[in-house]
Amino acid sequence: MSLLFEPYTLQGMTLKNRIVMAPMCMYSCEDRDGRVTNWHRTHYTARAVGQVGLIIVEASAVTPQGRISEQDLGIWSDEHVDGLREITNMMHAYGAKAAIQIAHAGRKSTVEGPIIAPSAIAFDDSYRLPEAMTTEQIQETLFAFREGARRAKEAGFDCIEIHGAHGYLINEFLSPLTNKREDEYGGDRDNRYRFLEETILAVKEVWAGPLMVRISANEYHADGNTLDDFIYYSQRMKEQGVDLVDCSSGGVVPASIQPYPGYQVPLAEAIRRGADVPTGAVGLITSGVQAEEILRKEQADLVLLAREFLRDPYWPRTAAKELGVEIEAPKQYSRGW
Ligand SMILES: Cc1cc2nc3c(=O)[nH]c(=O)nc-3n(C[C@H](O)[C@H](O)[C@H](O)COP(=O)(O)O)c2cc1C
Repeated sequence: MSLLFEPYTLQGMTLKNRIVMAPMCMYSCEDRDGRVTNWHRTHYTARAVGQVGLIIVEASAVTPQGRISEQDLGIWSDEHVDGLREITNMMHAYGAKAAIQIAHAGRKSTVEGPIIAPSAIAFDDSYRLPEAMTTEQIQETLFAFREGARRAKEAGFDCIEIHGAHGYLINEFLSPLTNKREDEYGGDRDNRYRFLEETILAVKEVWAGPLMVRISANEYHADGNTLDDFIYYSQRMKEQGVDLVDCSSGGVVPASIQPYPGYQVPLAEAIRRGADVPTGAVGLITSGVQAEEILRKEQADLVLLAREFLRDPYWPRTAAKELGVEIEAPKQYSRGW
């Protein structure tokens, strides 16, 4: 029997298989208002029809200035809830569980207006200089994460993922490369963890369901966090009740590595073993055999694919064929699945 197609339960949420569509910005909001469009309805529903176990809706900004681009989805206003509920309803109608990634881009925001970060250091010459956040701005942003989580609940999501990766705001607090603060949010790793710790606490004020955090578990820089630091942060997250750590990498400094198949899987494995917490593996996972092997070797608990789902919305069917597993067809496709 294939593990990939075995159900998996994460804090009361049972997935029909261990296949996850990773969050991917679709840059498809039409009026810079962060609202769901027909593109989102079609894109997410198609992957639910394609039998994905869990779909993580793209990075959705908890404040307007927390967007990466002005075409990003938003979850900063109650006006976003109805559109998001439409897509959760459609994902549920076709058997997928629905997660949403709540995010703040920090110094990597390209939207108009001031941008914020733990310290006033620009990402590179093409980015603007951020303002170092005041304590008041930290409190406002934590509240924005809380409100984002409340709206995710109102919109019917089964699971929330906090975006702590790719050099965006939370990652900027975690990394010694971007956090030069001298208050309680900067300095040693407990202090650098504080903003994520308080984000998790803020989310948990309104959200009791499954919670995942995406991290960049390799910063590809000698002075950045080490894998040991990420094992430590993952232990802290587990103590706080985070259910799964989604292990990505990079984004704190401009890219310096050439990805290869499964390049981030060892990070998921090291964190799973080191912190004894469920992990998700992501990054150039494209075949059923490869995904099955990750689960068999207990390197991760869930397998996330991003770009492969752009190429093949019905990838679970492709993987099932590859592994010789029969999976049920949507009833509309029963004659030609
Ligand atoms: C178009 C695009 C948009 C992405 N947007 C997000 C995002 O919103 N949040 C995030 O954490 N990662 C994002 N990613 C990264 C993916 O989730 C994934 O980690 C990465 O593409 C590696 O997986 P893959 O090789 O299966 O594509 C994005 C990737 C792509 C290609």
